[in-house]
Amino acid sequence: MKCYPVPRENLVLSIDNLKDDIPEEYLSHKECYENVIRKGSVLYDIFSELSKDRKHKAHQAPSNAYRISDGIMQNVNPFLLHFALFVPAITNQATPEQQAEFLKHGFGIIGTYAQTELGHGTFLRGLETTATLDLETDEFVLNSPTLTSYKWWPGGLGHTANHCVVMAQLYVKGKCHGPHLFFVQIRDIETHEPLPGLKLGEIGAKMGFNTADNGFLGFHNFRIPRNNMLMKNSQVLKDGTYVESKNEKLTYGSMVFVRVYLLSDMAYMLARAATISVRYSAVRHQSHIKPDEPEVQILDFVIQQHKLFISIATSHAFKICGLWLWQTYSKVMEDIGKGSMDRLPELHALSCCLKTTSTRDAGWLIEQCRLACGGHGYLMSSNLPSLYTTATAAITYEGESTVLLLQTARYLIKSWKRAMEGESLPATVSFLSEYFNKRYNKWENTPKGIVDGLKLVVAGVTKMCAESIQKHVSRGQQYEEAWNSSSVQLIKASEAYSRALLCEVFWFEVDKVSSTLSNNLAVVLKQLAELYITYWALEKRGDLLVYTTISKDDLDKLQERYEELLALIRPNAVGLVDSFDIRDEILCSTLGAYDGRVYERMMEHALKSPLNAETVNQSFHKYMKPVILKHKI
Ligand SMILES: CC/C=C\C/C=C\C/C=C\CCCC(=O)SCCNC(=O)CCNC(=O)[C@H](O)C(C)(C)COP(=O)(O)OP(=O)(O)OC[C@H]1O[C@@H](n2cnc3c(N)ncnc32)[C@H](O)[C@@H]1OP(=O)(O)O
Ligand SMILES: Cc1cc2nc3c(=O)[nH]c(=O)nc-3n(C[C@H](O)[C@H](O)[C@H](O)COP(=O)(O)OP(=O)(O)OC[C@H]3O[C@@H](n4cnc5c(N)ncnc54)[C@H](O)[C@@H]3O)c2cc1C
Repeated sequence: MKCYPVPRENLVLSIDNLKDDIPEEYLSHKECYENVIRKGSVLYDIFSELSKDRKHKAHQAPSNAYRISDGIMQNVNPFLLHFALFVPAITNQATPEQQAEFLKHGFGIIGTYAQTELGHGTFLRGLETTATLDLETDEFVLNSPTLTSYKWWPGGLGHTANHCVVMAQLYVKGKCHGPHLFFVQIRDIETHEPLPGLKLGEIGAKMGFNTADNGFLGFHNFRIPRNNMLMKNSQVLKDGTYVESKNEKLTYGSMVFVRVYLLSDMAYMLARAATISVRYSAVRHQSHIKPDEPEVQILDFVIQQHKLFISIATSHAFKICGLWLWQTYSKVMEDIGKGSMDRLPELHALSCCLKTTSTRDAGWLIEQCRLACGGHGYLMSSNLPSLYTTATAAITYEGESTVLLLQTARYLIKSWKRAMEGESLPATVSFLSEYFNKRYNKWENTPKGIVDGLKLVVAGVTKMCAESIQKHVSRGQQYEEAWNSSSVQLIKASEAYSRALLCEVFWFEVDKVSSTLSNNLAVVLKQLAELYITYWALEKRGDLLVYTTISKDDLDKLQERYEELLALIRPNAVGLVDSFDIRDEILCSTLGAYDGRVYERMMEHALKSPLNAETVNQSFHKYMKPVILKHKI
């Protein structure tokens, strides 16, 4: 690990401890955890040393640190939640004085974010953990009154964290003020034993994410100082006075932060998968295209290009939209700092649908990359199975996908009503007013024309949803019931909206920067953006036929252009994935390494299987041999 400039003498643990003698996939659940703690502790130490030079961002991992971690742990880093949610929750939700107090030990404490319970994850107002103010002692008393109120899922909670930020219902003088966040120590710093009054453990093996050490936590009359409530937005004073937040949804700010981040994270996950499968497809030769010519690289099959180039393009789309969303997030946070909450609903709507679409797309595209590697993609050593289970976890965590799409749909319906009332709308939904006022163009077979068409689809489906809700209300349903009745269409509106956003931002941002790039680079980037937009126009051809003036002839031309784009991208495909610049140590794949030694690496890795340590396994003598001998004639 020579590339990380931390002097060896500054580290408590040896950098040599980052190596694995046995590949992770051969370890038991317990061994796997112990192994990632061995490596994670070295990394934690390195991050801590690196953070010393970044005074303004002390306690946070350097931004590229997650990437280093990706290479060292094929699975998930159990310290991830410390950086991803614990520290951000404190910096976003605590007063400056509290931040100084809670984070004074820097990397000396390890935290997690404990919100979800056995009984409730989505519906936060339904959480059952209570934090009741004891006026006499100036403390909060935390309790888990039921089995379903046990915290369940937080990463790192099982065995790693010694602190957490806990979401609990705040009770003051007998009144419930809803979910609030609290800073809680859960383990002794020296012995690491759970503190008295707590029941702590790990929730067991999962589909993936197995080293994330997800845990459970129950409270029994567990006391914390009153000042441990995170009080940046709402406060409880010593006399029990409750000071309301300017907007109660600010308590959910840490989730918005991670949802925004995930778009860029998915860009990276997809870049890794695309790198593996495109490089492999350039090495792998199988079958002929012309019968009298040699076997071809499988990347020369147009259908293989169709499977893979969309992943390269999507990774760029997420990266570029991720930057755009970060800028929006930063601006809205700045406004909130100045007291204006005006753009919070818009940010919430954007982050919900883009988080959902990016995690879902990353999931199925990584799976497509795996399938495109044939049988070898099924090997753990390809790293595609791990990438898949890690990416798909994100479809559920940080807000379940359907639930988040319905949040965006709420915003679309509200915006549609405002459009009907002639109110002006933010730029991200102003196309609804244009649609309502019938200010839209005829179909145009260009990337811009497709983006406009996709926006017409959103507007058309949103209008249909509003009418459906109205129809159910007029038949006697309450508004929320009518909402439920219309939810299939509402999801469609939200999905269409995120696709239109991704296409629009990708195309216009590439267009904007292309004059600053070399001509060759600009051409290739534009090809990728056009491929992305054309792919989705063809996927959504049914909607376009319903809501725009596109014709069959237009669709035929788009299909032709799409195939042209595949051919144009083909010569640059390997160069494009090389330009993601992902080191072999981070890619962790026998199929995708830069040198293309696929078969040699596969054999080297197979020989590391513990089953290959001996030519005859002892189970033969114990179990098989007696049966075979019994039946031998
Ligand atoms: C740096 C990062 C690095 C790496 C990250 C990678 C990996 C980390 C690994 C794992 C982390 C996993 C962590 C977790 O999973 S933590 C738990 C996450 N849990 C959730 O996300 C819960 C989802 N549920 C909710 O967010 C909400 O409860 C809700 C579904 C959105 C509904 O809320 P509710 O209180 O019931 O509100 P409503 O009555 O439905 O709505 C009222 C009103 O408020 C609006 N609203 C809701 N949330 C927000 C928000 N966050 N910001 C702004 N506005 C919000 C809502 O839309 C509605 O508005 P109306 O105008 O329509 O009334
Ligand atoms: C790998 C992983 C890591 C996690 N890490 C953490 C963590 O660190 N900290 C933490 O606090 N939590 C964590 N979680 C929990 C996670 O945030 C929740 O699981 C997630 O928010 C979904 O909530 P749920 O499990 O209650 O699903 P549910 O809401 O019970 O969803 C079940 C089904 O009901 C549907 N549904 C629910 N409500 C509605 C509705 N209003 N309308 C329509 N359909 C609905 C959903 O669409 C879904 O199909 C993690 C989860 C996973 C899988």
